[in-house]
Amino acid sequence: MIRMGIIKVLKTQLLCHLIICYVFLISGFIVNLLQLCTLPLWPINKQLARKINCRLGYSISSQLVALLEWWSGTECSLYTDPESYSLYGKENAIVVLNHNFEIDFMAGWTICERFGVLGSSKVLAKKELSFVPVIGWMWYFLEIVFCKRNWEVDRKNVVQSLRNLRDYPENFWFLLHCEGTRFTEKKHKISMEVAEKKGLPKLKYHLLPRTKGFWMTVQNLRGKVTAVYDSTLNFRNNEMPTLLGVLNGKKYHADLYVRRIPLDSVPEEESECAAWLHKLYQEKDEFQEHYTRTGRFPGPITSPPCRPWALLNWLFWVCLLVYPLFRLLLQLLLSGSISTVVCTFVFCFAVSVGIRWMIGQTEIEKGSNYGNKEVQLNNN
Ligand SMILES: CCCCC/C=C\C/C=C\CCCCCCCC(=O)SCCNC(=O)CCNC(=O)[C@H](O)C(C)(C)COP(=O)(O)OP(=O)(O)OC[C@H]1O[C@@H](n2cnc3c(N)ncnc32)[C@H](O)[C@@H]1OP(=O)(O)O
Ligand SMILES: CCCCCCCCCCCCCCCCCC(=O)OC[C@@H](O)COP(=O)(O)O
Repeated sequence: MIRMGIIKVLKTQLLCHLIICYVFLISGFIVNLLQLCTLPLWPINKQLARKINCRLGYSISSQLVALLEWWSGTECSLYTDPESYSLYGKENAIVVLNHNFEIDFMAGWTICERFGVLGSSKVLAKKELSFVPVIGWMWYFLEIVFCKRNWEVDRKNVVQSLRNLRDYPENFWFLLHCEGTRFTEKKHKISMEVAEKKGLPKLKYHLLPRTKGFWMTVQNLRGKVTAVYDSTLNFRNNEMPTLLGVLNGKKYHADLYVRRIPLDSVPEEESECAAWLHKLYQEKDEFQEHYTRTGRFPGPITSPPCRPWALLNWLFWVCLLVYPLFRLLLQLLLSGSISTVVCTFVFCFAVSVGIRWMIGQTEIEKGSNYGNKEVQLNNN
């Protein structure tokens, strides 16, 4: 009991956070560098280069999974039917997920890890994320599809990036947050005004989905991808988890509801496909309503087994990097030179600010204005 208390307090200590962040950053830069080294391989053996990059990418993203699973002890329950369960990880799929939480990407990655598709998982992500050190740079080599959330610009680039995935050598899940931005009350209100104008039923728990990205993805990955995984994520007890909470060792419980829908049943024609997606979001809204009322999703519940690889990868980097860090810091601080000591402190401070900025990328209150003004634009 006392030991548990000490561990809990330890997890809230700034020094622990600095060490975790330091390991993440340095290992991330090393992996980014190794990814850069694979560039000459691409024209010679593209498939091999892709496979190597999947494993290198895994080494970065699995650290955040390890943080969630092992450091914070967060649990993930999956509501799905057993028939579909047996196909997860064995086919390519488009994942349609609600976008309400700051750590929904970590919960998504955790499920990917449990089904063995973490290294190869893909997403249609906003362009701004490609500039985030370590993760954004890693994504460039993993052929993540970036969009500017401006259809005129995106229609060409996104189609090309999607087509590139048609001969991808590993099974992948392609994540789409069709709402295009994270849920806020203001964005919800505006998007429901758009829904009203378009004569669409109102949604209570979701923003009105943007349909073009979904249509483009379905159109270009048809034949490569066999199913849409309609996924709805919630955290128990109305928690709104944060990355800082996870870093502080706070335990959450994620509930994920996944429905497997064969891709053949998604219409090909654009307006029919858009109508299909709007209907899907109305159903997703009903599942959320069910969850709010009963505290669970419909169907059987499972906990896909947690694998040790994310933790082992993390421990590997900790063992490799922590000792040299302490030695270097000690050497610098004991150098006897005031300017060296000052520079060391300034450098550490700058790195901490950088890390805080990266964490800020996950925070809803620092989110974009996308979805806040469309109605005014349409009215002009
Ligand atoms: C099973 C477990 C999970 C597994 C996880 C798997 C993989 C994990 C992998 C990685 C994890 C990392 C996660 C990182 C997450 C990062 C996610 C993001 O960055 S989300 C943001 C980027 N993505 C998207 O935006 C996708 C959805 N968007 C679209 O599809 C858009 O259509 C677009 C292609 C981006 C184009 O954008 P644009 O703004 O130009 O949109 P539209 O043309 O659609 O907009 C005009 C259209 O919309 C109507 N409108 C106006 N205002 C609104 C409003 N507020 N809400 C809704 N609609 C609005 C407007 O009237 C126009 O209508 P119409 O089309 O009829 O003319
Ligand atoms: C072991 C790990 C140590 C942790 C150290 C800190 C690392 C910080 C990691 C930062 C990771 C950044 C990845 C960002 C993924 C965030 C995805 C996201 O949710 O983006 C928001 C967009 O979808 C929509 O944007 P908005 O329009 O809502 O704005």
